[in-house]
Amino acid sequence: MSEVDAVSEAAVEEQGAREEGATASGGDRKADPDALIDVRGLAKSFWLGLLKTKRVDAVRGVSFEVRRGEIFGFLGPNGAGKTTTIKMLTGLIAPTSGEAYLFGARVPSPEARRRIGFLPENPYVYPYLTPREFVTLCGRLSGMSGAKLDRRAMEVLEQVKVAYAADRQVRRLSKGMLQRTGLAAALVADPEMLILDEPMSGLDPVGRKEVRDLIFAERDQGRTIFFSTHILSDVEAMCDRVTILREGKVVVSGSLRQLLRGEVLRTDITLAHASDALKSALEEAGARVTRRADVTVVEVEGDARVRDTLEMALRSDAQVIEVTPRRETLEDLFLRDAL
Ligand SMILES: Nc1ncnc2c1ncn2[C@@H]1O[C@H](COP(=O)(O)OP(=O)(O)OP(=O)(O)O)[C@@H](O)[C@H]1O
Repeated sequence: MSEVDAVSEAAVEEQGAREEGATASGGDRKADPDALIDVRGLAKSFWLGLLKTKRVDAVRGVSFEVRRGEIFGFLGPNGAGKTTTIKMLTGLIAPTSGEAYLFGARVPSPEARRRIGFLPENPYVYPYLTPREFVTLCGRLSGMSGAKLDRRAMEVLEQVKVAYAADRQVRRLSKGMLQRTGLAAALVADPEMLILDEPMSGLDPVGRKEVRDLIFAERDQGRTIFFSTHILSDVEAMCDRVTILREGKVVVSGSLRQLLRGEVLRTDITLAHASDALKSALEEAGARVTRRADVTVVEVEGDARVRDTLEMALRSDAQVIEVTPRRETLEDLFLRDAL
């Protein structure tokens, strides 16, 4: 869905959402001024089939907060309910129950919506527009105009490295360039917060790194970033805090530093020229020994075992290539908590 489609769909849905929300605990309320997103018990069910008899509970009572100035990761496997939550948050669809606040205002709030830049999943841009036209159009929809808008459109296209193709029709752009054009559109109105649904999808490793750097740069300029992904390493490399969703429910939420135990789980010692006798001796001493290409990797737990292994290796004339302490990763967290 393009930003343009998103905007028009939002206008239609917003009315419905407002009507549905009116009977609940509606209205704006006093909230923590640093909680730019406050989601409380949000749920969404879809009814499928001709007679609407089959119910899909896409989101089942999700709650979390995003604070000013942080990079917040919204993580979960395919089908976990990330996009559905983001659609409710941005006012594109109305929740079945629960409520969400943006900048302290109950969603849907046109004022709050104006303060966010939104990148939908797989942004669709009308193929005969150019990036410059599309980004300018999005700026106009946000109330910008004139030379200031022209300048800002080129500035954000430069930022996302699409300026060289600013006047090329979108249908001639690669998926990565299209994704960046979507990002430029999200940035054009200088929003306080970015809501990005899978911003790294479809990008090659260089493109992913560039988008990561861009997100860091935007945060350094004071923007708050909320992004969804199903890729653990993206979250680990970038986020201050994270909420992990599975089958429509929050399974883990908190700061990455708190969630990932800082202690060393094990140490990997990489050796060259390890003899068969050394390998057997290490295995007998309880180490896990694996051959990889022309090196041997020995996995041990505890400082005493590290020292013993190094001594044995040096005594047998093996060469120590690398000693790497392994700390817990998000993947370990997934396994630990059997998410
Ligand atoms: N409009 C809809 N009608 C019916 N079911 C839907 C609709 N939108 C989403 N769903 C279902 O709701 C569940 C959650 O989907 P959602 O797209 O929110 O997941 P997601 O975490 O964003 O996944 P992905 O990473 O694949 O985009 C899925 O089972 C999906 O099929």
